[in-house]
Amino acid sequence: MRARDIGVNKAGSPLLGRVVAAYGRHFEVETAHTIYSCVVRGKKKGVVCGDWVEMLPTTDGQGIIETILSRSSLFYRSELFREKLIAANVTQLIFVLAVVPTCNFELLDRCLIVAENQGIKSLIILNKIDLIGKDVQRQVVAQSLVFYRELGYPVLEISAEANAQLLVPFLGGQISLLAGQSGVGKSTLLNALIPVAQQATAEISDALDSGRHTTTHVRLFHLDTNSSIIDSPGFQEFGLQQLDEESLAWGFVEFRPFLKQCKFRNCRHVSEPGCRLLQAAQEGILNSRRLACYHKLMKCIKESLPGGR
Ligand SMILES: Nc1nc2c(ncn2[C@@H]2O[C@H](COP(=O)(O)OP(=O)(O)OP(=O)(O)O)[C@@H](O)[C@H]2O)c(=O)[nH]1
Ligand SMILES: [Zn+2]
Repeated sequence: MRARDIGVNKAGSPLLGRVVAAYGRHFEVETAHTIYSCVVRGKKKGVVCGDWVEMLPTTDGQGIIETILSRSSLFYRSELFREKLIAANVTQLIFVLAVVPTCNFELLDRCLIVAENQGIKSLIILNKIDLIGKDVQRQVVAQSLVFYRELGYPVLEISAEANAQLLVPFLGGQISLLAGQSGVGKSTLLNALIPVAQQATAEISDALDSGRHTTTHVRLFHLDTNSSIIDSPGFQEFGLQQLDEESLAWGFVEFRPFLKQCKFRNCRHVSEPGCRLLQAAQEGILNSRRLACYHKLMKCIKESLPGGR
């Protein structure tokens, strides 16, 4: 859906809009002409930034979300007793890693798995490249990322403070979700690309009196009429309770050629005889860290263990 299609203006009929910010039970919904501050009708749950909705205006600038339209994707995490919806209708995950804090590759893997299962393409960014001093450190970080490049994920090395514009060619026509650990520079990147974002973040922090200009809510910003970026708070934990074992294995792109070749159709790729995946790992065709990650995540899902890191 494009921006110019937003809005149905018959008197009394609901307006079509997009949720551009989610603050707990309050949402900002953007229609063709204005932004409404909305709540959700009744006890309906699950409205999320990026959703297309039908809303009824009430008093000045306020409204009620009546219906959530069907989504092309839903990016969310799920721990044992808690489901955290992050963004809807995203077409591209931009996972941001940085030279500091230390890269959390398992968090990256978890997000890639969810993206793969939602049909969302992924781009990996290594930020703060300006902090890499000598060749040794650069090589260590770069080597870790070679692996993801070989899997087919684009990897971009940037400095959000110096050359954020390198990201622009990847953004056209996309609804991109910025995700990653706290402090990797997601907001710095967003502010460099969309300067009005900075003001919005500062205003929210002031309104909440949080004193820190760190992202606390999910919010969508327009880059142009066809492209937007959604900023989300950094997370340490990212549970995958929403996935079954098959979807989990599917999320590891390099496993796919082997998945149907195991001796047993219901192979879980742990210790079964004739498991093609285990064999491929022994032969060095599959990366053992990723296989170990798969086993760990499978255990978490099966035993309903907390999200982990
Ligand atoms: N040297 C350097 N520092 C950077 C760069 N990008 C961001 N930083 C710094 O890293 C710190 C964290 O940046 P943020 O943009 O707030 O990080 P974030 O990922 O949005 O963090 P949360 O809002 O907590 O999720 C800030 O002090 C930035 O100035 C960069 O390219 N180079
Ligand atoms: Zn197997």
